[in-house]
Amino acid sequence: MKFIDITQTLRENMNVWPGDTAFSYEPMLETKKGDSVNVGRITMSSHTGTHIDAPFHVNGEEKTMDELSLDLFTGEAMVIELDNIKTIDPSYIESIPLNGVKKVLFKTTSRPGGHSYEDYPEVAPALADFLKQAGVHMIGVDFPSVDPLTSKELKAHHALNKAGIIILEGLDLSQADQGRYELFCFPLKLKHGDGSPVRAVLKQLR
Ligand SMILES: N[C@@H](CC(=O)c1ccccc1NC=O)C(=O)O
Ligand SMILES: [Zn+2]
Ligand SMILES: [Zn+2]
Repeated sequence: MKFIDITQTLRENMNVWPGDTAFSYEPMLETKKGDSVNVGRITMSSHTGTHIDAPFHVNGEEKTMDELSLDLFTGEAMVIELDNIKTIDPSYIESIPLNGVKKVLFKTTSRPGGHSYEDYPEVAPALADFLKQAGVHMIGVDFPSVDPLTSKELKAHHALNKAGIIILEGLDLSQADQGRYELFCFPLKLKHGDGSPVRAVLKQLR
């Protein structure tokens, strides 16, 4: 079975949203210090690295991480490659037959680790209705957020939520070519969670 790992490695000093909690994994117990086990402590934001946003992230009335259907997190997915794009809008994908695929992942760079927080593409809010019409229920991106860094309105987040499309951010699609795959990206079962890191992998369809 061939898997392609499309998850960023969680590590010290990794980039996080400006002002958000830094990632750390610290040893609390260590066999090299005479403890009987190695046990670590993880400190991180719910939006670090490769993660899913619960609708609750931008709307306090909507579903939290633990309330989302597991069906969202696995199934056929299409990777669509759009190089050097500034704004992902429907015009770029109108000509691509989605054939009922429910998850669409946008690859906008071949750089391992994806885009920086300073410079990444935008998602046009109009993409939400287009994807909904096509029967898509998840959008994945290889950049930190579907809205620009300084956006307060978060138009794309709200439009996607309204269209019933779940958001997967911070993918590393450097190892995945355009095409169809089976996706697995299960989040933690986090009570009241606004988001969660996931281990996202693609399985080659044969
Ligand atoms: N929209 C970003 C995260 C985000 O907006 C954020 C993350 C941590 C601290 C503050 C944030 N936004 C503040 O406006 C995301 O969905 O991952
Ligand atoms: Zn997020
Ligand atoms: Zn987001």
